Amino acid sequence: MALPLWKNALQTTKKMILQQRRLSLYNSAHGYKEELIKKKLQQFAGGSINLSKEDNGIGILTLNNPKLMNAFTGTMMVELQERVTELENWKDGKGLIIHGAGNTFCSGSDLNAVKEISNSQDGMNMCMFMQNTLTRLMRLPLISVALVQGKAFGGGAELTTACDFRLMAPGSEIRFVHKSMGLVPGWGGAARLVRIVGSGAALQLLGGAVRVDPERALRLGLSDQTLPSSDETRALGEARAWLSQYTDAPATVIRAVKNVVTAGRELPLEAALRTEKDIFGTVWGGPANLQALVRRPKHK
Ligand SMILES: CCC(=O)SCCNC(=O)CCNC(=O)[C@H](O)C(C)(C)COP(=O)(O)OP(=O)(O)OC[C@H]1O[C@@H](n2cnc3c(N)ncnc32)[C@H](O)[C@@H]1OP(=O)(O)O
Repeated sequence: MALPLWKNALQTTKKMILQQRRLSLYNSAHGYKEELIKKKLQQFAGGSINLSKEDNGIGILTLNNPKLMNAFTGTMMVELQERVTELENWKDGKGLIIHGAGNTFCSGSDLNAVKEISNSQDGMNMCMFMQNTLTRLMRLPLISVALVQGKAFGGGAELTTACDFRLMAPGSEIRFVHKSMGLVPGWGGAARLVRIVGSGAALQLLGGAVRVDPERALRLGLSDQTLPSSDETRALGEARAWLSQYTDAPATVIRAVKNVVTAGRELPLEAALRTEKDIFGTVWGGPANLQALVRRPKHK
């Protein structure tokens, strides 16, 4: 017998909450009180996080607070979480480009808000909130790119490390300025940076609050390509073209590719192998696989 509509909706909501918990790092067992920190963050308003989902399966996420070089206000942190939830529920998505409005990426957390929540409890809660969101962002079944134009500083630099790839426009820079602020990264940026560039280079970048230009970033493996254009619109077009080489297949296949890589990166070998087997089962004999068997392409 079919379930009444309200029961269906309740089950879907329950499933979503459970999925979010699974993909998040912190919950009440860690002393994390999400509703409390959200209420606090809502007090620091300004800017927005905009998402446009295109028919070709590419999402464009825009950090929009150009007056403050796209610094993250409290409401932007909450909106980022909402947009990530939206992306988790977007079943046709294949790729994501994150960029900043006004031809610059992001100057980190809004220092006006930071001043107001400088006690350690608020700081820890904000840190857990952002780690949860960025971990869910990193685990999206979408191939993600941070398009760095202008400056990616502090939390902005950390956000770039939650993406699969970083593309840099000429003249742009990534800089972990935390040391100069008497801080270390807290949004997961250090842990992810070590995995991207290795511990020696990460120590240099964090310990020296080093200015990383596109050339150095490319050398370190922090950036995947320097784009030809520094113009905002043209660079976005170039980032789309770059990403399309990895998203040129049905969504089920691209999402499976991302998921096997996430499992390989995050799980112990045996668990990763079992997960890979399960994901393989979702594409084996699927429409893309059957069509390829009919076409019998030669991979020259
Ligand atoms: C997670 C922990 C963290 O994120 S800690 C790191 C926090 N971020 C920072 O310390 C960056 C501070 N900002 C800067 O160093 C400079 O503003 C940078 C980004 C280099 C830009 O310089 P410049 O191109 O000369 O522009 P500007 O300084 O005139 O800035 C324009 C207006 O934006 C503001 N702004 C910038 N960043 C922030 C920020 N993070 N929080 C709050 N406001 C910020 C500037 O104050 C300036 O505002 P105004 O025009 O003076 O009113």
